[in-house]
Amino acid sequence: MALAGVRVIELAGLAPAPFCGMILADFGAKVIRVDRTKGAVPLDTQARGKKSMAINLKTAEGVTLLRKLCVQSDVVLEPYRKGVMEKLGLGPQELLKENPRLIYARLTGYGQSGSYASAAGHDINYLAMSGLLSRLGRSGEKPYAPLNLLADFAGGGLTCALGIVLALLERTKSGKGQIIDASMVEGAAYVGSFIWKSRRIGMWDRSRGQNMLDSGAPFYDTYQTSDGKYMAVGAVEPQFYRQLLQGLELDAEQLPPQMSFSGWADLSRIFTERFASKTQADWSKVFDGTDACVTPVLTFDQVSSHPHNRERASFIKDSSGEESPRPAPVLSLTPAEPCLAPDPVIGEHTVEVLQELGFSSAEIDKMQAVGVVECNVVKAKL
Ligand SMILES: CCCCCCCCCCCC[C@H](C)C(=O)SCCNC(=O)CCNC(=O)[C@H](O)C(C)(C)COP(=O)(O)OP(=O)(O)OC[C@H]1O[C@@H](n2cnc3c(N)ncnc32)[C@H](O)[C@@H]1OP(=O)(O)O
Repeated sequence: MALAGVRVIELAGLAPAPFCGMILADFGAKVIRVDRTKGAVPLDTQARGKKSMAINLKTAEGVTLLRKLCVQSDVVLEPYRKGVMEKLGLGPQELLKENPRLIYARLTGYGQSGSYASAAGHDINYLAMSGLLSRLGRSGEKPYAPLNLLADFAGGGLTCALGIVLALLERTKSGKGQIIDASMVEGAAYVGSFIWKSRRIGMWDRSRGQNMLDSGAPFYDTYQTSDGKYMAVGAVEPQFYRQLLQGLELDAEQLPPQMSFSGWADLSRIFTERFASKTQADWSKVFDGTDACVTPVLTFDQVSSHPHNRERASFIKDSSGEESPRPAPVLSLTPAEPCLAPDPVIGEHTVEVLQELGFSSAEIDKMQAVGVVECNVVKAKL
């Protein structure tokens, strides 16, 4: 796999850093997640392929141990509030002094500088600060955050993974590591570059929810079908729009022009009525194989059995039968090989990692006895 041989220390976080770590693990990196001790609650639902080591960082020995682990690795991924790692004496300056090849990724909401740098926050706050949230939502309604996808995952975990891969690539030339300051505000804003840069062509001149791609246009929206399901319509270009009308059995001559704002409310009403006349399966039959850009809105239950997704094996099942998306993109030479074994329990690999670091069984027992580390065994892997 592309990242084979890369060792990553992921400090346990909430959602974005775990996603970043999972991407790296899916593509072959050895990712060791450092968890808390004392019966920490396992919150990482994106732990595929990772190892878990539980260290108490409120002990000096625990900090020394983490330092040792970090300086012997390629990447450190930390999701804490600004200054937390420095307080532990594990800031990037210190660690890079010991290991100049280290890539030190800091994944935060507001970045390492600026007056909000130390403030708590979540996806919705970062999205708000990026400007994007102000553009999301239907006409006349308040802004709407589309789950926590944009800041946490697109602008956060995924962008940070890109930064790490870029730094790894660069290191092959300079031999040097570097610090990655991944701010979810900036990552989300960057993901939204199209919105920023297409303002000059008038794409966003109208208010929220009244433009072509923000649910303002009738040809770029969802419609309910007679069985309470939905179809998604994305018939933007005139040649594809014509096919939409054909499928709906509508005569263009009898309708307002596609691109006239004043006709959009009428068109939307007509499309709504039409879509309500057949089931999702019926409409799928009508539009499958055409260029009308109309697809069923699949639920999680439907998605893997849809013929297209099934043919590409786009979804995988792990050994417990849990379904999830296959890592993307697909690399022809070194594709990801996602681990299908159950996620690690907290501290499952503490002993294994300590042994790799050269600690003896007696030393490991002692560290466990005084609460520096926690070693847990999986109870039921039957
Ligand atoms: C009952 C319900 C519980 C909730 C269930 C949650 C289920 C999951 C849901 C996911 C929701 C996802 C939401 C929508 C998100 O947006 S997640 C993104 C959140 N934001 C970020 O990640 C940005 C960067 N991080 C942060 O800003 C902050 O970490 C935070 C998220 C606001 C949390 O702040 P806070 O809890 O005060 O922690 P921090 O200031 O980062 O300090 C962490 C402290 O923990 C300590 N720590 C760490 N590891 C260990 C360890 N192994 N052993 C002992 N201690 C440990 C650190 O040393 C630090 O301690 P201290 O410096 O405070 O004394």
